Amino acid sequence: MSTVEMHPQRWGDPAAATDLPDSARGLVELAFGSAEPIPATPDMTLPSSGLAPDLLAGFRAAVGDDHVLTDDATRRLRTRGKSTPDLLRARAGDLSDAPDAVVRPGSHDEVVAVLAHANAHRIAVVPFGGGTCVTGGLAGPGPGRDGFAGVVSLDLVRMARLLAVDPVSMTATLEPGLRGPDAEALLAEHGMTLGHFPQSFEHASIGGFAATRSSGQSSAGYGRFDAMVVGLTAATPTGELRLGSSPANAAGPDLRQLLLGSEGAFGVITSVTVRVRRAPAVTRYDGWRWPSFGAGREAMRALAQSELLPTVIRLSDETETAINLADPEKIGAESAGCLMVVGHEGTTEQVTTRHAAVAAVLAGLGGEDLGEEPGRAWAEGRFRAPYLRDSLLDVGVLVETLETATFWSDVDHVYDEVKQALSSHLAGALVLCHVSHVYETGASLYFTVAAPAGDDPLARWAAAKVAASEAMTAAGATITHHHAVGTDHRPWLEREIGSVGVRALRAVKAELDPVGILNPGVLVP
Ligand SMILES: Cc1cc2nc3c(=O)[nH]c(=O)nc-3n(C[C@H](O)[C@H](O)[C@H](O)COP(=O)(O)OP(=O)(O)OC[C@H]3O[C@@H](n4cnc5c(N)ncnc54)[C@H](O)[C@@H]3O)c2cc1C
Repeated sequence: MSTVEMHPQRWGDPAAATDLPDSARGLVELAFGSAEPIPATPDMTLPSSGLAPDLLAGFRAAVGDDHVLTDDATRRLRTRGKSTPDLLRARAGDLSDAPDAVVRPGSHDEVVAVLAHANAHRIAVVPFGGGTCVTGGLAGPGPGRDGFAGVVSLDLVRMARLLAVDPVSMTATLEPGLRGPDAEALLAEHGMTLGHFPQSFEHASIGGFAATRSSGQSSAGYGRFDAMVVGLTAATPTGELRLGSSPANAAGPDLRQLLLGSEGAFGVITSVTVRVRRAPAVTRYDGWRWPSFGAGREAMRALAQSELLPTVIRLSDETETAINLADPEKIGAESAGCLMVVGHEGTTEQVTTRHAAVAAVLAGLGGEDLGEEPGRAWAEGRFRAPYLRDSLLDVGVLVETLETATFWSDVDHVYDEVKQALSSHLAGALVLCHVSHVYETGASLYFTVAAPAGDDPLARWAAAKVAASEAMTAAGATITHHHAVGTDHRPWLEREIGSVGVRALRAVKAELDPVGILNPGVLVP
């Protein structure tokens, strides 16, 4: 498989890192004046690996000598994820919570053996898929190690096989370490697709998708990742779970849901069986312009509630539309309204029929058909945006994203409250938003914030994040629609699921992981 290691201080493939394009530099100066660049130190000072030799030997016995790594370069690449605070710490050379070792099992049985050894010696285990987490879910116990004998990053990179394909039932069983593109390539050999394309697709893994209940850009057509999972296996310190023996059942509560979204805190997902679809013969993405964000949202609701959702549907608010289309000379010109991208995938006949039906509804509601060019531009550039975040950090602009979801009747209110919270806690910020995922009953709002980084960007962002999280939960919206809980959202989880919900999570954790070695500090309040 073609796994490219990400840059330790930036998003993505190191070869694809770029300087800020000149056109964007002009925009930045107009919006924020001249900011102080945020340097990235080339120094790499990691605490030395603190695991005693006999403890390392136990892991070597489980997975083989070659797959227990303690060198600084490997441990650095398994330190935290890719949120903006993670990137700021990495730029500052803060690697204080690097794991003591990176352990790479090659099979379910090796994961079982690793967990048995870690459990016996109270060594914390942080499952690591693609490392694209943005909620502090890979943080691990810090420098004091909180009473653990050490911390290992359980890197699932070697478990990257397509284990089985059932073309009759249209399911496939995949190992957790497969990255998005590799999973799609293996399925393509069978004429199949998963249809899961989050913006982190190029680096995120199958196990990570399951462990965080990820949602991709084609969720309207293919569904969220958790909705695709028909079965899974997981290893826990107290035994294994093998779930999903039928397409549907009434055999009590659905225990798959205990592992989906469990973020490594209840067990290690060692395979998932997913529902797959036939690879589309045709894809078509169009742009539509709406006079306002509200008008576009009403159109989305109309489609969702008449079972006419396309494969992809997303809508940028006025600010995001203006920034995306902006060229500095046109700033202040007539409003571009709000851009919606509408995509259809399937056979020629399916795409033709659905395109016509959806276009008729959108035109009838006052949308302006912009043709395929904006849709094509979105499809071509959709995995490039995260690289721009690093280029903006380079020139002193803090950029971060957050997301939520709510019912249609509350979308307006949640949008206003979160936008207001971000603007008032981050002086000089530009707040952009788009509707990223749509359901019959509601939608997800995805905010992007850009602001001058100032002297202490970590503190500036922390204050804004608290304000936005308070605003979301006070308005009754979820703390996260698809980024998961990690450590960052944990303080707000009880507000969402209540104290009984928290006690239930703690009881599950106590049963599956009584010593508490699995991803301590993540998910469970
Ligand atoms: C630029 C960018 C864009 C993003 N876009 C999206 C998006 O469009 N949609 C979306 O849903 N998310 C998005 N994310 C968030 C992130 O990519 C997802 O949460 C993704 O599912 C994480 O997958 P991963 O393989 O990188 O997991 P990791 O980051 O490695 O791990 C995530 C969590 O799951 C645990 N974990 C990983 N593998 C396993 C396993 N096999 N068993 C048990 N626990 C495990 C980890 O311990 C950690 O707590 C984005 C992130 C970035 C940086």
